[in-house]
This record gives sequence, C-alpha cells and structure tokens, in this order.
Amino acid sequence: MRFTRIAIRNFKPYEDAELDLRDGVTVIHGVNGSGKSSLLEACFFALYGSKALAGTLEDVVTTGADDAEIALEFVHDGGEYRIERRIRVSGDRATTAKCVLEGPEGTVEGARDVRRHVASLLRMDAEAFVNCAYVQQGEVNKLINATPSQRQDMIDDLLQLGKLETYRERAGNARLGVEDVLTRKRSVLEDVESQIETKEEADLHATLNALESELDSLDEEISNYEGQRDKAKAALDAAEATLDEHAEKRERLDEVEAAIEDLTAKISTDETKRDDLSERVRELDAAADDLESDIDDALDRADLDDASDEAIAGAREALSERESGLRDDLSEARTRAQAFETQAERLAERAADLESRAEEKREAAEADAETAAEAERELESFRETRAELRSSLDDAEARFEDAPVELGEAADLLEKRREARSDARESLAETETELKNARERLAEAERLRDAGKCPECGQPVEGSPHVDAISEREAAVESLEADLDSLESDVESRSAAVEAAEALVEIENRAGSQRDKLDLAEERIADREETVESRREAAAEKREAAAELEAEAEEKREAATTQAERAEEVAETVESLEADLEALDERRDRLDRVESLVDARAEKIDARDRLREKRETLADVNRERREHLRERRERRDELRETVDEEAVEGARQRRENAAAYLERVEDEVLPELRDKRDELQSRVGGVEAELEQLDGLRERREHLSERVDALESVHEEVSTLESTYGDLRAELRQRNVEVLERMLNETFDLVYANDAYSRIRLDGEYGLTVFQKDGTALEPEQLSGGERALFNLSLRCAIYRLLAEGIDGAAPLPPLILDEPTVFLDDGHVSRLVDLVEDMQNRGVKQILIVSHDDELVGAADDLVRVEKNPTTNRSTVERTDAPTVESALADD
Ligand SMILES: Nc1ncnc2c1ncn2[C@@H]1O[C@H](COP(=O)(O)OP(=O)(O)OP(=O)(O)O)[C@@H](O)[C@H]1O
Ligand SMILES: [Zn+2]
Repeated sequence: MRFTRIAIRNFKPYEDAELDLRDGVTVIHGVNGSGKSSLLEACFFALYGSKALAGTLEDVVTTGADDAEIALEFVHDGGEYRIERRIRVSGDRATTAKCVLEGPEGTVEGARDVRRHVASLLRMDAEAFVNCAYVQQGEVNKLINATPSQRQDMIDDLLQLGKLETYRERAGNARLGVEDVLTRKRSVLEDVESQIETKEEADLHATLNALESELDSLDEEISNYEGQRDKAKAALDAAEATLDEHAEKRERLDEVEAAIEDLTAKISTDETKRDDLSERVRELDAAADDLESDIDDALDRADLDDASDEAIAGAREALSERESGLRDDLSEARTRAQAFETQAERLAERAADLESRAEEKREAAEADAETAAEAERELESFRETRAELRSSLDDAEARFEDAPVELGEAADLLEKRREARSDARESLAETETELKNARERLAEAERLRDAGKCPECGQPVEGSPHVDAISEREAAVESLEADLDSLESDVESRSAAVEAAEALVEIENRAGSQRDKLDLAEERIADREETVESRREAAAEKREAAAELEAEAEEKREAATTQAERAEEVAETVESLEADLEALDERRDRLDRVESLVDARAEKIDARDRLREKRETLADVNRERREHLRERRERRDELRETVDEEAVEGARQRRENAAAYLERVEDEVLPELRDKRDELQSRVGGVEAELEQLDGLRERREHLSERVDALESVHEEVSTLESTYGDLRAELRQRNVEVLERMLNETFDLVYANDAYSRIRLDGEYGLTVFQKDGTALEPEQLSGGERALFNLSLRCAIYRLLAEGIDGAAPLPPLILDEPTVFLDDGHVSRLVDLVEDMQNRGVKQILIVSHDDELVGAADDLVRVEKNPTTNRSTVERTDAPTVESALADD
C-alpha cells in the first residue's frame, strides 16, 4: 500500500495544500512549527478519523475556520482508493459532515464504516498502525516502557494471533456450556435411577395379586345378592299380577253394571220417542185427507176429470196450443192496426200539404188582382194628362195660323230675322261713322274757310276758289243724316220682327216638349192596359188552380178518415185477443193449484211414511238392546261369582314382604358392595399405572445415559479443540518471537555502532533484555536516551519486517513513516539511520516518509518536500523541491 496524493484545506496550519507522493524515500523538511508533522497527521487522520487523534476533532480545523477538508488517495493490492473527509465546526463542537471511501469494491459512506473498511483492508486498526508503520514524534519509549503482556497483545494483534485466542476462548465457552448440560443431565439420570430403585423395592406385582383376589371374592358376593334380588322381584311381580287381575275383574264388573244401567235408560227413552211418532203419524194422515177434498174442489174449477199427471199435462198442452194461436192472431192484428194508423197519418199530412198550397195560390191570385186594379187607376190619370196635352198642342197650332211660317219653322225664321237685323245694324253703324267723318270734314272746311285756307289742301286762299266744297260737304252731311233716319227705323222694325219670331220659337219649343210628354203618356197607357189584362188573366188561372188543390185535399182527408176508422176496428180485435190470453193464464193458475195441492198431499204422505219407518227402526233397536241387556246381566252374575277376596289378601301380604327385601338389598347392601369394588378397582388401576411408570422410567434412564455418553464425548472434543488453539498460539508466538528476536538483533547491530552490547533477548513472554559484552543483563529502560531511540527504531523496523515478510502479498503494508527520528541522535548515528532506511528499501519497503531537518537525511531523499509557514498569516504551504544534487551537497560543505 502506498500514498499517492494528499490534499488538505483548513487542516491545522494549512489553508490549501496538495502533495503528490511517490515511491521511494520522501523527506519533508522545514523549520520548527512550519507544519511537517501536521502533514503526516493529515494522512493518518484521513485513514482513521478521530481514532487517529490524541486530542479532539475540532483541533484539526484551522482556528477560526468553519470546516476542514482532507482527501487522501492511495493504491493498495492493485486497486486505487480515495478517502474524503469534511469536518464542520459549529459553536465549539466539530462533526464529520462527510466521509466517503471510494475504491474498486464500490463506495463506503459514514465515518464508522469507512474506518472499519480501512482497518480490514490494512488488517490493522489505528493503534496497530501507530505501533507498526507510523513512528510518531516523541514516541521513543512507548514499546520499551510497555509491560511484556501489553507488548504481547500489541504484537499478537499485529500478527493476527489474537484471533487464535478468540477461537480458544470460544472453544472454552463451548466446553463450559457442554459441562453445564452434562451436569444437569447427570443429575436427572441419578434422579430417575433412584425413582426406579424405590419402585422396584415396593414389590408392586405382589400388591397387585392380593388386590385382584380380593376383588374376585367381592364380585362373587355381589352376584349372589343380585340372584336373591331377582327372585324377590319375581315374587313381587307374581303378587302384583294377582292383584292386578283382581282389580281388572272389579273394573269389568263395574263396566257391565254401568252398561246395564245405560241400556235400560236408552230403551225407555226410545219407547217414549215411539209414542210421539205414532201421534205425529196420525196428524199427517188427517192433513192428507183434508188435502184430498181440496184437490176435488180444484179439479172442478179447473174443469179436469182427475188429478193425474197425464190429465194435467194434456190440459196444459191444449192451453199452450190455444195460446200460440191467439198470439199469432194478436201479432197479425197489431201489425195491421199499425199499418192503418200509419196510412191515416200520411194521408192527413198530404191533405194538410195540399191545403196550404191552395192557400198560397189564392194569396198569389189576390196579389195579381191588386196589381191589375193599381194599373187601372194609373191608366185613368195618364188618359187625363193626354187630353190636357192634346188641347195645349191645339192652342199652339192655332197661334201659328196667322204666322208667316208653319209650326216647326219658327226657329229658322228667327235666325233669318236676326241676320237681317244685324245687317241693318251694321249699315246703321257704317252710316253713323260716315256721318261723323262728313261732319268733321265739313267742320274743317268751315274752320279753314274761316282761316282763309283752302279747305281742300290747306293752302292759303285769297279769294277762295274752293268755297263750293263747303256746300258739297253740307249736302253730304244732309244726305247722310237722311240715310241714318231711314236706317234707324229699319233697325227698329227688324227688332220688332225678331221679337215676334222669338215669341213663336218659344211657343214652338213648348209644343215640342208637350208632344214628347204626350208620347210618353201614350206609351204608359199602352203598358198599363197590357198589365191590367195580363194580371187579371193570371189571377183567374191561380184561383182555378187553388180550387183544384182544395178539391184534392178534400179527397185525401176523406181517405185518411177511412183508414183511421179501419185502424180503430182492428184495435178492438187486438183487445179481445188480449182478453182471451188473460183468460188462458187464469186457467193455467187453476191447473197450478191442482198440481201444488197434489204435491202437498204427496209430501204429507211421504213424511208420514218416514215417521212410520223411524218408529219401526226404533223398535228394532230396542229389541236388540233388550237382547244385549240379557247378555250383560248373565255376564255380571258370572263375574260376581269369580271374585275371591281371600286370595287377594294373600297376594297383598306377599307383595309387601318382597318389596321390603328389595329395598334393603338394592338401597343398602348392593351399593355398599359396589363402592367397595370400585375402590378396589381404582387401587388396582393405581398399581398398574405405577408399573407403567416404572417401564417409562427405565426407558428414560436408557435415553439419558445415552445422552450423557454423547455429551461426554463432545466435552472431550471441545476440550481438545481449546487446548489445540492455545498450543497453536503458543507455538506460533514462539516462532514469531524467534524471528523477531533475530531481526531486532540484525537491525540493532546495523544502527548502533557500539561494541558494549552483545545481543538483545526477546523471550517467549516478550520480555526484552539487553546483554552487555561481559554478559550482564540490562533492562531497556536503563539505556541512554539516544540508545533508547535507536532501540525503539530497531524494534519498529523489526516488527515492520516481520509483518512484511510474514503476510506479504496478502496485504501490502502501509508506508513506513518516521517523524523526527533523528532527535537524540549524534551525527554518526544519523548516518546509521540512513543505512537503516536504505536497508529497509532494499528489503522491499516501497514508500518511506520521513519528517526531518537533518541535512544528511535530506541528502538521502528521493523526493524532497519543503514546508513553510508565512510569518504574517501564520498559514503553512507545502512545496516539492528537487532532491539535492551532489553538487549542491558539496557546495553546502
Ligand atoms: N488548529 C490549528 N489551527 C492553526 N494552526 C495550528 C492548529 N494546530 C496546530 N497549529 C499550528 O501548527 C504548527 C504545528 O505544526 P507541526 O507540529 O506540524 O510543526 P513541525 O513542522 O512538525 O514542527 P517541529 O519541527 O517543531 O516538530 C504550530 O505552529 C501550531 O501553532
Ligand atoms: Zn292745297
């Protein structure tokens, strides 16, 4: 096993440090207090945790820091391992917050499991590690000062000899256990044997024989008594049988006497009943006779010769035949009556219908006549109007007799005249204009003339050649004035003519309208004349039709009356038929009466016959009873003779005696004997059980002694095993002691160059003695400090070698770690130490870690590690430096 790398944080003086560790000799150097030992402690702590500490867990965490981390990597037995721990401080307590071991077998977690795993890997716990591989600073005297037995334990543990002791102890415990069981079994065996002895001494078979013969005689006695008892029982039974027989006879006698009494009573009761029955028979006979005469009366009334069933049936049949005939007639008559009634109703309805139609016709005729009368009245008035219009027209014609035109031409005339008048008025107006112009010209001419100007052209005239013009103009005015006068009168006459024509036109117009009115009147007259004629004809026709309808209605009414009368007649027939039917019912009732009377009589006779029979039966019963009675009386007499009172008394006596004997034997003697027998039987049972127990005990003794034998052999084996383990350990130890002694002497010779000591002795109990050359023995404590240090080193190296050689291969040893081995050593011995280290290396120790500031040791190192502490921060650092060369070593010199 070799360390390959250590990394720490906040561990003691270190803040953060990492160091790869190689094979060979690594020397860690630095000034005092720089942290060298702490680096080795870190490796040890990584492996074993708090068990590796002299102090407490919080000591490993840098003062003032919260937590510390340590990671150690190592190779072991071909596998790579890594252990990581983290320690956390809270308050003034520190705890392991993380602890993990990772290796080829997997991961182990938790401080305790990791520690156990490491211990089993290295086959050494923390203490063994310190004793073997890790020589701590100042531990010089530890092994030397230890007592031989402490030393023995220490070395036995390292060599695993402790296990043999454990096995020996276990075998010892097993032996003690077997001894316990063996003791217990032996005592049980003894107990069983003493029990068997006691039982055998008691002579159980003799006791059993005595008890059995006693039991036999007792059985005999009991069966004797039982025989006697059976005889007494038989005697008792016989006496009781006699008494029972007697009692039975008595009982039977009582029964017979009771039966006799009962029979006598019954006979007399039934005789009384028979008398009653005779009386009732007589009564029924009389009633039947009465009914006979009633039947005769009923026959007379029903007109029957006899009351036989055939006669009555015949009469009933005749009645039925008659009835069915009557019912046929009746039904036919009812149908007919119904038919007549229906016809009469229909005819009456028809007559009423015709009458109402005639009435309608008459009313229509009246209406026509009225219309005709109205038209006639209008005709009269229209004729008057016509006459008036004719005379007016005559007047108008008369007015035209003196007129220039005929009637009808007045309008043309008026037209012509109005034209003529308008022509005249035009001429008048022209003339008036001409006159006006003529007068103006005249006036002009006169003004010019007065002004001396030409009246023709307006030229001033001297001497007026044209004076003539004025007179001309005056003549024109005069002629025009004359024309105007004539024209004015012409217009006047023409206006009068127009007025006359206008009057004529008016007459003519009036005559025209009157002629129209006359035409209308003529038309109306013709229309009314036509109406009068046609309405009168229509009225006459309708009256005729009404008369015809009335006649027909009269006929229908007569027919209805006839049918009603017929219906009446048929109804009478119906009534008489119904009366006949009723009469038939009455006759049937009479027949019924006959029948019911006949039935009643038959019933009476039946009842009488039944009573007679009953009476006869009673007589028979009584005859039988009398017979029984006679028999019973005979039996009674017989029984009375057989009852023997003396014999009964004897039997009673015998019964009492037997009962008394039985009571004594059954209630006292036999129970006593039986109890005694039970007791004897249980005693026999007890003895038998004891004999059985004896058999059981013998069997048990056999088992027990077998078991004891087996246990004894086990005990022997275990004892052998125990002593074997003890012997083995002693033997192995002896061998180890011899080897160890040899190695110790070799090493000590190597490191201590002093001729004073011849050899060191290690005895079987690990006692150490140093022998001087002169043969005097010294205790190791008596050596000097340096000698002790060398002795200690020698012993450690010897143990390490012993282990390495003893168990090499199975569990490669951890590195050899030496912390300040040079203290107490002078220079010469430091050289010897270097030789020892070399020797160890040569013997196959792969990795050696040494803390030292000795230059010689530094010079022998394969690897050199320097530890420094920063004086201001007080934190340590670690640094690998190359191994010093020969040159540098020379330079130092
Ligand atoms: N928990 C801690 N926190 C801080 N510093 C610590 C702690 N524990 C120890 N130290 C310091 O570490 C140093 C001890 O280191 P160590 O014993 O490894 O030194 P060394 O190099 O072996 O010295 P020497 O040569 O004297 O044996 C001391 O200075 C001590 O004050
Ligand atoms: Zn003129």
